[in-house]
Amino acid sequence: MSLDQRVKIGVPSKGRLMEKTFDWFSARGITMRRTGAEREYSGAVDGLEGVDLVLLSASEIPRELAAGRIHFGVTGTDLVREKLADWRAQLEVMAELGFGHADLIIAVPEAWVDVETLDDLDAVAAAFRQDHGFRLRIATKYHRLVREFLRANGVADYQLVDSQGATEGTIRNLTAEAVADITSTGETLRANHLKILNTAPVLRSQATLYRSLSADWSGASADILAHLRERVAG
Ligand SMILES: Nc1ncnc2c1ncn2[C@@H]1O[C@H](COP(=O)(O)OP(=O)(O)OP(=O)(O)O)[C@@H](O)[C@H]1O
Ligand SMILES: O=P(O)(O)OC[C@H]1O[C@H](OP(=O)(O)OP(=O)(O)O)[C@H](O)[C@@H]1O
Repeated sequence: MSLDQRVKIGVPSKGRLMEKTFDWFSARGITMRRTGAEREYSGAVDGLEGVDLVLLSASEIPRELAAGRIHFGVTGTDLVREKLADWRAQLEVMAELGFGHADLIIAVPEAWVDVETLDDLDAVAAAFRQDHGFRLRIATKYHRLVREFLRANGVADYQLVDSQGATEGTIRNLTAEAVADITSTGETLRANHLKILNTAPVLRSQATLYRSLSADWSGASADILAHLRERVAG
């Protein structure tokens, strides 16, 4: 590691994940704060010498970790598993942070009274194709996770349509028949007259502190890692 190279920690740049991440580190004697103007994405770390705070979109943190451009990163389990095919070879879990809990689920319209399980979904999907000449559409941004889950559960007669936000609205907008999305309180599903299939979730997610296995860990950064491990354990 060159003398001027510093260890970088990536944290979500806004919202509940950022606030709670700051609180989590603060409880361990490490103070993170945004610096500059309100909308400026710059930050600082006190209490851990040689570390820079990088504020990033939560969904970009997995890629930055995998590329080794940041040494540590906080983001949701869901985003890491969706974005990185072989995440275990690229990242180490340093700590599960105990907030940002959300389940990735599959939901269908409440009005589909006969559809409660994945088997029911499979049956409806086959019938849908017969009736409509195209496959039942499931809107999601979690393509990899949903595809793997449905394959493992024997559901085949569907297509994924991409939705990067407001996914629960796609059914009302007639661009999908079902959705696969994150839920925590269930309010968004209820408000859109959707019900969760009666099966285990595709994934249970929470905010997690990861370490990049490909970042530069030579020189001073090895000491910083040891120091952070102590704080995390404490
Ligand atoms: N309602 C929720 N309750 C708890 N956690 C949630 C909820 N919605 C999303 N999350 C979690 O928050 C994390 C970030 O999601 P979000 O969609 O805000 O990120 P993002 O798409 O990177 O945001 P942006 O690109 O707008 O900066 C994910 O890990 C997700 O599981
Ligand atoms: O179960 P609930 O507590 O209602 O939360 C679920 C909602 O939260 C997330 O959306 P977010 O607010 O991040 O916006 P998005 O639709 O743009 O992803 C998620 O995509 C759901 O829409």
